[in-house]
Amino acid sequence: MADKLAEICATKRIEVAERKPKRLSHWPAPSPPRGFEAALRAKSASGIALIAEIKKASPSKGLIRADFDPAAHAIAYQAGGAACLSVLTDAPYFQGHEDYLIAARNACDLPVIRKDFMVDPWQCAEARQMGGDAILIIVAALDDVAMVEIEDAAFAQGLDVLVEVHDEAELDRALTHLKSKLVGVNNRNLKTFDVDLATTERLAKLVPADILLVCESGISTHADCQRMAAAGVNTFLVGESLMRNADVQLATQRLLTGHG
Ligand SMILES: O=C(O)c1ccccc1NCC(=O)[C@H](O)[C@H](O)COP(=O)(O)O
Repeated sequence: MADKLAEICATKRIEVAERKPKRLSHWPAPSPPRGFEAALRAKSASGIALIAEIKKASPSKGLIRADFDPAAHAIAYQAGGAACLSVLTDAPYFQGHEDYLIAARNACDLPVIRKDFMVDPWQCAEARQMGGDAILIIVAALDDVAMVEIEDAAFAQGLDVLVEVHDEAELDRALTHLKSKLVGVNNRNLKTFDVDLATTERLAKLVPADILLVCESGISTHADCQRMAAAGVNTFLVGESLMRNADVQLATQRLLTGHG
């Protein structure tokens, strides 16, 4: 299979070059950041901390949610017990939009990560103007210099940074070059789309104690959460399995508690 991540990032670079000259100055000031990492740390101290993802479609699965309503999903996720939201803003591959982030964040009190492919530090200012509280850095998508520049730009905007890795080499690069203490292990290989929860179990052993580790992708049941908890991980980023459920609030409660 062709390298999908490389293709997505190449498309993103063209999109960013087109967007840059057209925006920023006329945007109203967003409300202050809500503290994405702090919300996760607070919840994970006493149980499961969930980043619930608002995800309409994906390259691997196509359309996931036909009756897509970001504000309603945000309300349901908060009522179901999520600590934070993730909102996809990439349009070409995920049918996302910045308006979805704005609508979701306005509908609830939860901190929100702008889930997109960050290839340029400028996207951090853009993320904050949308109201984002955090951004994602995908280590596999960037060289060392670029990821440091994007992290610095994010911190300068008051954003938290979720650093995403998929293997030992990426984890080593993240721990060597980046300052963020929020690291996600993506169980999905973004080049092949294969998903394997054993990825988190393997890498969790290598993560220092001061890092808050997030298990990303492929979580669909409370039993999956319990399996990861046995590896010392109780913070999760979950999209598809919740978004496919007609009752998003109930699905969130079930994932977190095992009943409901
Ligand atoms: O989800 C995809 O198909 C995908 C393809 C290429 C790059 C990124 C992709 N997903 C981003 C994510 O990592 C997930 O949206 C997130 O971790 C939630 O995963 P899931 O619970 O499996 O929807």
